[in-house]
Amino acid sequence: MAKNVYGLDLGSYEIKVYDKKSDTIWKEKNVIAIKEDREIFAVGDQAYEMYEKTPPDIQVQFPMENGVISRFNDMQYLLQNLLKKERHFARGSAYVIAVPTDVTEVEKKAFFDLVVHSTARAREVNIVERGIADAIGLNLDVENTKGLFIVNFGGATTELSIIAGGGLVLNQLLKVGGSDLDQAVAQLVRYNHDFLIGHQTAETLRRNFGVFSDDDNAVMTAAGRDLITGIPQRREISINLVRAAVKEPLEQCVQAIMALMDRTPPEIRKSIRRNGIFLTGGVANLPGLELYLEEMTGIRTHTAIDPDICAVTGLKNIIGSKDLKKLAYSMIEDNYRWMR
Ligand SMILES: Nc1ncnc2c1ncn2[C@@H]1O[C@H](COP(=O)(O)OP(=O)(O)OP(=O)(O)O)[C@@H](O)[C@H]1O
Repeated sequence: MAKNVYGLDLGSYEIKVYDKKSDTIWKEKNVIAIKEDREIFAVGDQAYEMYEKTPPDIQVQFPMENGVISRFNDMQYLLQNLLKKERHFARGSAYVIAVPTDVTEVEKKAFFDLVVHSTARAREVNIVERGIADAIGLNLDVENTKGLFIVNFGGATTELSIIAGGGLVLNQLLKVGGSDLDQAVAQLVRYNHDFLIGHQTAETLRRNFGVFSDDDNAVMTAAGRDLITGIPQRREISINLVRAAVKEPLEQCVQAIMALMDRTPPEIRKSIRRNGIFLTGGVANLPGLELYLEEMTGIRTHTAIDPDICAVTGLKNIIGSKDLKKLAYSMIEDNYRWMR
């Protein structure tokens, strides 16, 4: 089978893949289910369906933690399995991978090794900083910009990137993402109602309530377990409780945005104020987040059209353009930045 080119954006919550041959982007949950510590039971969306619902001999695990690969073998197996599910998968293909910047070189190299040292026998592997991939996905002029601020609100992390003159000027990876919002919701429901809800139920509440837009009387019914009687039941949860829970993690992100702006050189800061902040990542789908950030930071804010696939769309554009290809680099070339 002829060789293919893949763009990979490996997130802690979801893997996004661009397949050049079919010119498609697809995504699957970054989850693996393992039986009795050795047998792979399910991968991707199928494994996520089983999350918090499995018997004790099946463990459902996320191979990435806080934006980096924490279980290398599981991650490698999961990725190969998902790619093989696609009809176009061919050994010896080329890969362009989006990686976080504010991590150690060893953590960054793990993304590279994932496909280099695998049965996929990659022909060529290049990496791109995720902030740059996001900017390209937003159709922004990375090469000539005097100042861009990209905020990628992901499942486990929020990555802040400041770009000017064709490269990253400042970058910060916050360990706050959608799952922290969900955890805060589950904790507050437990504390206020003695009611235990799962991670997925908390995520559904956070996604389905208009946290920034619904009125104060809005309520939703959630399934859980009464902690006093131990009986499973459904209870009404008010929007105010969800609002109170997500307030602190969101404020943490705002503070980090403002702190990074303070560290930015004045000329670049001026351009950012003119161009605004660009929101990407799955949590950016939350209606009203854009306005909330605008009010909190005093900087105009824009959300990408499909924020969760913005970085992988950038990879697609990089793969398809001779001009943009130079933004990707190999980690084994002599001129790889950290070796110089
Ligand atoms: N419509 C939506 N409304 C609110 N939140 C959403 C929506 N769609 C996705 N999300 C949230 O987005 C998060 C996943 O975003 P994304 O796919 O960008 O993360 P990731 O890249 O896997 O993680 P990370 O970048 O932290 O490694 C999840 O927390 C999910 O609940």
